[in-house]
Amino acid sequence: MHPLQAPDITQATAVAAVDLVKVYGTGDTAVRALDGVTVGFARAQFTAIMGPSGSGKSTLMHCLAGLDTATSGRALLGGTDLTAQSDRVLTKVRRERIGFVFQSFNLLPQLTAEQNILLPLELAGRSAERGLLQHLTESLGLTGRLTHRPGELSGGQQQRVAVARALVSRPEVVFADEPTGNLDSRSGAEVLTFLRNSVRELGQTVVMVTHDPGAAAYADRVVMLADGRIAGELHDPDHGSIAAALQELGARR
Ligand SMILES: Nc1ncnc2c1ncn2[C@@H]1O[C@H](COP(=O)(O)OP(=O)(O)OP(=O)(O)O)[C@@H](O)[C@H]1O
Repeated sequence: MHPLQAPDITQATAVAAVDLVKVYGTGDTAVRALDGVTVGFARAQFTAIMGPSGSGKSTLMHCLAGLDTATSGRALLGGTDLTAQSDRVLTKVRRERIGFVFQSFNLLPQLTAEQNILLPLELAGRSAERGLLQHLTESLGLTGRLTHRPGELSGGQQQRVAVARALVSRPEVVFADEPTGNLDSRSGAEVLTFLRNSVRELGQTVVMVTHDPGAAAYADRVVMLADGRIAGELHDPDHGSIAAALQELGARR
């Protein structure tokens, strides 16, 4: 595992944390979930964030996505420091500049697949880029499913709808939180392959939190967290190098 280089924050950086600290609670019960994290995520790259349970993966993602506020430091999305924004601005940033894929799909049950996919764009008062909705639905194998409601779809299909929803607005970054956690291995592989292709073919930036070395092996880079700090990174990882790095982290603790 390589030590992480301090990031040069340039035009090529989609999102970055700079000396990010997050403390939950106060006094004796305070938990330092992030303890000075500095890391950059390059545009058009697929990065996985890994680390032991409680190492701060979700907290980092939530701070970078404007879902949680940091205690100190900066969370930068493009040129915007999210830590300096009001709730109203953060809501707009999440809606217009970020795509989300959650473990539990988070589709609205009363809307069809197509309505779910287009909802964030509608809320932002925008329409889909020409041809993109068709490209996404075709490549995700959803063409015959667009009029179905989530209850009429399998878990894999629901997650593919969620992926289309995250990508259709061409966000600056897609954050995926354990996107394959509720899927069988075949459906999980389909979702991961598609995310990887979206990076290669559409230039999408994807940051994914996962516990699964097999899922992380689809990424271009793996960033390891331990005890709220960056513990190292891997480039062009495979299952074996990721498993070895996790084992090394476990042995260090
Ligand atoms: N809302 C909260 N209130 C208090 N403590 C919290 C809160 N959220 C997270 N924590 C604590 O912060 C630390 C980091 O949690 P976080 O969920 O970011 O870790 P994680 O690496 O995503 O864990 P897991 O892999 O188990 O999901 C943990 O000690 C956790 O208990």
